[in-house]
Amino acid sequence: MTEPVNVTVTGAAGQIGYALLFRIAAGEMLGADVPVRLRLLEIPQAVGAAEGTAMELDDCAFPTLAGIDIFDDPKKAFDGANVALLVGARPRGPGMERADLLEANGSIFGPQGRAINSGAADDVKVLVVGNPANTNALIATANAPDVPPERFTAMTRLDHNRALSQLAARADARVGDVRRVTIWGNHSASQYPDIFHAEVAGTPGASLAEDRDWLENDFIPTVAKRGAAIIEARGASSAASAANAAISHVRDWVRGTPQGDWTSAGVWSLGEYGVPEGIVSSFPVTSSGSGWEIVPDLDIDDFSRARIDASVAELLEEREAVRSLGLL
Ligand SMILES: NC(=O)C1=CN([C@@H]2O[C@H](COP(=O)(O)OP(=O)(O)OC[C@H]3O[C@@H](n4cnc5c(N)ncnc54)[C@H](O)[C@@H]3O)[C@@H](O)[C@H]2O)C=CC1
Ligand SMILES: O=C([O-])CC(=O)C(=O)O
Repeated sequence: MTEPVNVTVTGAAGQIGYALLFRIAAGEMLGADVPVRLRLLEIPQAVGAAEGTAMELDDCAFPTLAGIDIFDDPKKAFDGANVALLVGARPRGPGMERADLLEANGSIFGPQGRAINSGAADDVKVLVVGNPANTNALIATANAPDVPPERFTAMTRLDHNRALSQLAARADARVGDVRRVTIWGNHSASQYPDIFHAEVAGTPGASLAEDRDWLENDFIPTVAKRGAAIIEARGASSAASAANAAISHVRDWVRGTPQGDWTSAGVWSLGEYGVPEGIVSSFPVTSSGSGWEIVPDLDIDDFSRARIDASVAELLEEREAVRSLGLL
């Protein structure tokens, strides 16, 4: 029998955790033929709630679920982890920007990075969901010197999916007809959803982008500020759509992206597209199943360049801020 894959999920008792765990256990992330062992991490006060979720997971009798363990100690939770989903962190409330969470949440990711460094499996793949996701991923990476930095990623797949959906609606097409959209930069209001290389049911994104008023005053802000709009409408931040994006990110990472398309992920920069080395920034990426590769050689015009640079500048500011807090 195939050895189960160890999947560590932090913040297991939170709202994203509740939307995520059942789908992982059902085989939607790693495949219907791949058994998973869940390792749930929570703070001590929320371990009881995580135990309740584990009872419900048992009650689903998923054939792919090989076991569930619950921890309040990161060292134990990440021991042997093949996939680690770092969700546990405070969400923002109305009127807050994600960067307002830097101090509250940044301190979570140093100890978790160290625990991954000392105990995770050699092939560990990490997705940071907790906000501010890019900079939390940077903190975790910096605390795991023995793990290759490209194994730490931050989630911009939800932004990517939001862009697909908005673009499909604009072109009166189906989401499945939209390809090659890119989210650049930070998972924040400064992100740049780029449609210049996209294609919607055969129509080049560049021709849709000719309507600059729609692009600048509708499409870009709608995608970039969607998280705040959800908080305003729901009274709580996105949960099911975030869980869905996390599953798609890991699935594409380990099973590969579709031919002729790409997705977006926050990955370690080596200086591609003029993004400085040593930050986790969103790029267009593909995977053949063994790791993310940044899509090379896209033409970046002045309009896109200015927006990418602005979001990257914010990432550099966040890096300075966590340095001055002693988190890097
Ligand atoms: N990257 C993205 O696209 C998105 C990111 N998020 C972020 O995901 C995070 C989680 O959101 P929700 O599930 O809605 O929040 P939530 O408040 O419902 O759940 C968070 C859970 O994390 C736990 N937790 C806190 N500190 C922890 C630690 N040190 N170790 C383990 N668990 C810990 C809490 O006890 C709680 O159960 C937030 O930071 C939110 O802003 C949310 C949506 C999209
Ligand atoms: O906006 C938030 O705080 C939650 C989030 O990251 C999103 O929905 O994209």
